[in-house]
Amino acid sequence: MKLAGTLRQQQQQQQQRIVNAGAAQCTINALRREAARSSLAQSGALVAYSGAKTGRSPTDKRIVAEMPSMKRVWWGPVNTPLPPSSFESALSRARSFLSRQPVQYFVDAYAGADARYRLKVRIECSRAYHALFMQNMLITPTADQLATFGDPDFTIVNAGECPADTSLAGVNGSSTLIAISFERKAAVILGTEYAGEMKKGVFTIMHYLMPLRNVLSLHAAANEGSTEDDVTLFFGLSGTGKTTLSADANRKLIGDDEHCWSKDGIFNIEGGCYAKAIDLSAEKEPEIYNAIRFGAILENVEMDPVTHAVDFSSRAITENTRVCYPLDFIPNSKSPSVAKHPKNIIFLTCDAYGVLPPVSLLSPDQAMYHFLAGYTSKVAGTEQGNLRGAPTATFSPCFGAPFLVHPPSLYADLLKQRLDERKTDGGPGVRCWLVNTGWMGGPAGGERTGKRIPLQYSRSIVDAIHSGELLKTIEQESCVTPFFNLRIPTKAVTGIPAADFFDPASAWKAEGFSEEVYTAALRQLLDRFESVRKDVLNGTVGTVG
Ligand SMILES: Nc1ncnc2c1ncn2[C@@H]1O[C@H](COP(=O)(O)OP(=O)(O)O)[C@@H](O)[C@H]1O
Ligand SMILES: C=C(OP(=O)(O)O)C(=O)O
Ligand SMILES: [Mn+2]
Repeated sequence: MKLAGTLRQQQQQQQQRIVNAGAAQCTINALRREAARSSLAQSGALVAYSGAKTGRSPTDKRIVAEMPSMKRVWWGPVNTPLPPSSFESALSRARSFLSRQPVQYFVDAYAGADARYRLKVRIECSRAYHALFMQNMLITPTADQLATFGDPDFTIVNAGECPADTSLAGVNGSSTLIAISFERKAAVILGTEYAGEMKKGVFTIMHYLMPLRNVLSLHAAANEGSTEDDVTLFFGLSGTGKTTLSADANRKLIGDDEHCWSKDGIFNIEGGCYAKAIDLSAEKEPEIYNAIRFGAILENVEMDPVTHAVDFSSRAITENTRVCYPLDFIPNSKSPSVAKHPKNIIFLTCDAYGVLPPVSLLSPDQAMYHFLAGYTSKVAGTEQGNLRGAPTATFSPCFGAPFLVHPPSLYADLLKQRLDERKTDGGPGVRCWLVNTGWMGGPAGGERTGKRIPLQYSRSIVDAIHSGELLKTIEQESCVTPFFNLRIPTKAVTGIPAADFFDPASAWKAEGFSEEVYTAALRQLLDRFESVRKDVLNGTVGTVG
């Protein structure tokens, strides 16, 4: 007993504990100490492999059932309770694992660019890539801020290399566990090394805390034009184009994924971006491509073993290949990433039915309807359990169901409040747009498919929203689509080949589908919306993920 204790003591003494290591130390340590699971890309970015899990594990996420937070949580399809005793046991297991590793990393940084609302977050982990990931993704404190950082407001203990205890009450026999305790102000990750769990864990925590302070948390990207009041929010579930469309050479990037909207304006929760890298090219997405350099992390990509050139088209490891970089790797990013109220809100939907128009202007009621329904599709890869294949239609309230903690109606009420505040300010109010970045001229799956709307055209639509051309066009020449009553332009705008591009019926016809087939698909989607509306009313809406 005594000997074992001494050995453990020695081992612990030998452990290196590194706080806020920085990109160089993390990259070097990953290459030296995790050589089998790390490498260096030709561009200088750290290449890291997350092992068996290459996407989020939504069914393994747990919220600790404890007072008083449990009274507020939206228990149901997304949030599953975990007994406090299981949480304590998982936390000890994770900390004990970390204490036995040769190096333990600590990252102290902020979530929330607005100092009034920011959260001091501490990450404890044993993989250098996880430490670098969160240094990139959180907001780095200055040396002065670090000196007075003190105790964190929330701690995330990531022992992802260590499996969870499958016999724990409340974990359902799974060796993966992502558990959050709002009372202990801690989260534990076991049995998954996918780095996205940490950033979405922080997002979940903010989704709990911010609405309690009358601040709306949003699954949205944001950017700003040449004047400060030209701010756009891009809402959307994974893979709908938040990161891609918000990186725009003509606008300042505020953030690509997680924001908050207070009574004074918007702010980014994060300090970095986490872009999808599948089929990435310098031509189509130059800003993101050029961010792949020393300090960035490429996750789960395949490389040429000799040249270390990345094959962005390879799906050998996963569809969900990623690149993570600090916000300032994008030229023109805004720091601090705080901005005024949005002028435009874009709901990005990746329509797998292929029946929604490429763009429509929503009335305030339609905007609320679409926000609560969150119709989109899940693209393969981002979540375990949906790793391959065609996108599938889903309804994800607030375009971010996997991260909601309170009931969806609470976020919807806050959105309504923010939108109403803009109107009573005497301004024109916020324009809300529904932009389909998914399929057109036919469905995504099945025997005969349509095609995904070319990125170039989605960019032209976004440009026309920003220049005001689209609004002007719609005010002059527009019509309303059947069933969904969506207002679409009947005249082309800059970058769009012809007016009928905006009309889904024309697109189906051009692909050789009969009007009946198109109408049937449209009706089927409307029926799904209607049944979701009932679910929204009785609080059961939202699938896991
Ligand atoms: N019309 C389109 N609009 C936006 N993205 C598109 C479009 N067509 C293809 N894509 C691809 O879809 C992916 C969108 O992913 P991303 O921007 O990372 O989504 P999100 O940030 O919302 O998860 C990118 O790989 C992009 O190249
Ligand atoms: C990282 C994720 O999201 P996004 O694709 O929206 O960046 C995710 O959902 O795990
Ligand atoms: Mn993204």
